[in-house]
Amino acid sequence: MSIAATELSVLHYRSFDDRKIELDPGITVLVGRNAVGKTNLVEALQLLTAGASFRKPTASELLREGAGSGRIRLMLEGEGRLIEMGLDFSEGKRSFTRNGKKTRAAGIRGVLPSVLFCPDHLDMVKRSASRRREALDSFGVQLNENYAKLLAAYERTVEQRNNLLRDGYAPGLLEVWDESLAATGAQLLLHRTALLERIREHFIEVYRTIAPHEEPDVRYVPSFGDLADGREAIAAQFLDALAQRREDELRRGCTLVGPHRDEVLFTIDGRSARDFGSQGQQRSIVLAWKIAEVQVTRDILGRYPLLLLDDVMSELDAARRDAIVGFIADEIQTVITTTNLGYFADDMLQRARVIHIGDV
Ligand SMILES: Nc1ncnc2c1ncn2[C@@H]1O[C@H](COP(=O)(O)OP(=O)(O)OP(=O)(O)O)[C@@H](O)[C@H]1O
Repeated sequence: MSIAATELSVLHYRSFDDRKIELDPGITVLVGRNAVGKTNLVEALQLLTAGASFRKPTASELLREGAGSGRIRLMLEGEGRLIEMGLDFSEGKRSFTRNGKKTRAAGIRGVLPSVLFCPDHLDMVKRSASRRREALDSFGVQLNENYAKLLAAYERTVEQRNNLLRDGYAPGLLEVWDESLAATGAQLLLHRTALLERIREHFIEVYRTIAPHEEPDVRYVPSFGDLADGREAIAAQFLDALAQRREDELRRGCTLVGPHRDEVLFTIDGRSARDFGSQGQQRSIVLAWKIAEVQVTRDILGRYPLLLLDDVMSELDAARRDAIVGFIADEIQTVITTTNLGYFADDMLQRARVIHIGDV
């Protein structure tokens, strides 16, 4: 069983007036020189599958300069269903649609999830921990609506608690927020660690196919020590940690422990890949992570996601390019952007649909 994206159309969207592209059920290659709008099209695909984009655009950014309103539409087909996902936008306003009816991002997510791999992800290992938490969370929210709700609730609670810490100590009130932070935080932690465990299995296996003599690993490192067993025990642990940091938190006006401070730690041969990994090893980690996301989607939802590879071929060496191409089996619908078809083997180009964007 599978669902595939068949047609993307955009109107007054970013660099485009009016454009329609038909997507191959296997591989579609979007080729064109720099700045012709290839990433814009990938972003449209991500918005209408993940319900969010890596650029986190405002409505006005999506709207073609000078236009009054615009829209993007994506047709999905499969499992006996035909679904039209959409996003309408005008100056300062945007709304998702599903089969012509208004919906929230939650109405878009989960039907055909997507995994995006773009150059910006390549330094995920060496950047701050927030980038690695975001990689885990943005994947988790696509697979599980409960994950999305918990994450949103947790982030809201941290923000409100921070306001309270900044405004000064309000005896009694802070304790109420502590309880709620610990309860949502414990649930979020359970979701995160369970998801990471599933990714880990595939991640290790894929990494070893790229670098057979290295021992990769990834683990979740909570900001308040090793996790106890079970939701209530974790919430109690979290409360304890908050009590210990109370004075510090009041002085600094923000919440200093919890899932928003945790780390996703990659290691190779037992040493931190962030501190000791070469650039090549760090790139292999990201590549293995992305492929693991594709496999976990299949494990959980029973179908592959849409794989979006935006301009990564030029950033990877031949061995890592081969690893990706070797992995893209026919059942994984893939959209790849490039400025240069020379990165692809002839047999791959023969089975792909190649679409020229701009005046190539
Ligand atoms: N709202 C908008 N209105 C008009 N043009 C826009 C808007 N948003 C983005 N653009 C234009 O889109 C172009 C960038 O498109 P995009 O990033 O998709 O290029 P690309 O083909 O992926 O290029 P590269 O190969 O360099 O990554 C820029 O010229 C930018 O000015």
